[in-house]
Amino acid sequence: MIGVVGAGAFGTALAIALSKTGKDIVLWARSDRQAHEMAELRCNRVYLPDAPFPDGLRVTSDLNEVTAATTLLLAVPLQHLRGVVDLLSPGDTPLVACCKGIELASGKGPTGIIADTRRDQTAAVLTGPSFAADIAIGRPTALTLACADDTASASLQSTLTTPSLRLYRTTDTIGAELGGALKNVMAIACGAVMGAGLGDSARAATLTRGFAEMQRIGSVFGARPETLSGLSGLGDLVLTCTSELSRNYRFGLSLGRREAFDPKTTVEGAATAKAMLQIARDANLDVPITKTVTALIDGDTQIPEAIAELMQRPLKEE
Ligand SMILES: NC(=O)C1=CN([C@@H]2O[C@H](COP(=O)(O)OP(=O)(O)OC[C@H]3O[C@@H](n4cnc5c(N)ncnc54)[C@H](O)[C@@H]3O)[C@@H](O)[C@H]2O)C=CC1
Ligand SMILES: O=C(CO)COP(=O)(O)O
Repeated sequence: MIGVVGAGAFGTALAIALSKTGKDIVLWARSDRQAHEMAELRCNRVYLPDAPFPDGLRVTSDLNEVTAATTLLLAVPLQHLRGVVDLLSPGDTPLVACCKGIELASGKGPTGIIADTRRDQTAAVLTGPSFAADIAIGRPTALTLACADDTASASLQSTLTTPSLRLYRTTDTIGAELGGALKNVMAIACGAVMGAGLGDSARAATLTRGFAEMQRIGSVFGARPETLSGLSGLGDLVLTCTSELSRNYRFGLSLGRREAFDPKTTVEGAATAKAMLQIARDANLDVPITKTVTALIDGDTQIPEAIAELMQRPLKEE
């Protein structure tokens, strides 16, 4: 049995995709009301109303029901991952974090957060270019499964691959996590550029220099270049910086247009930009786009000043 902890868009989509293969899947929602509603309607009305649940997909709000799982997917926003891990009884079930970001309080990514309290438990991360809505209706999608232990990784890869969800594996958890976290920051930047009406050329420049910033950060923290140029890095960067289906991109659009944005929407890049800026300061790293995104979110700058500052930086080699 596979347990999916978190019945938001991503957890629900993964539960549906895996359940379609006939596997025994239990989806855990933290509220009784949501679990009951999903069980009754056989869909997640709030997050994925157009994706009916396969008959075999079970729904619960009782964490005990997922304790027998042989694999646990943790699909909650990154800033809540630590709290969710703490709710689970310790054991030897592999924990697969399905979230993207850097924790503000610790500067850690998903596997680092899990290792803080579950050092002996296998920790992996599932990341890459995929909108929940696409996965839920069975559109073809390719993702990265990162786990330091290659034997566990190969087993998880085969367990979680479906005819429409193709997983590539890597032992480079740092690269996969950094790619997934930082692409959201760059998506906010690209959204802001488009929202301010600066045009497609400016967005392409932001995306490309954003990727250069990701590579600079990655090289300092030991990420492999091929991971950053793979699905979890460049792949997800391209998707998120160019599609209005992305919440990070839409948040950026609202910043660029100076419009309000629903604070209840999950926007992982906002906290991650702050966390990354702190890490970069400590490591004496130059991260101009991350710094600009943080300043825009905090209201410390506006687009015209931010662009002028970026354009007037000292000239250098590419
Ligand atoms: N939505 C998407 O298309 C994709 C999302 N992701 C990642 O998946 C992660 C989760 O995002 P979504 O499912 O999209 O978010 P969401 O906003 O759709 O749902 C978040 C879920 O987490 C639950 N949650 C929030 N705080 C919690 C807490 N303290 N304890 C337990 N549960 C809590 C909420 O009840 C909700 O069910 C994020 O890191 C996101 O980057 C990754 C790929 C695609
Ligand atoms: O991570 C995603 C696509 O791979 C989803 O992006 P958003 O969180 O910006 O919606």
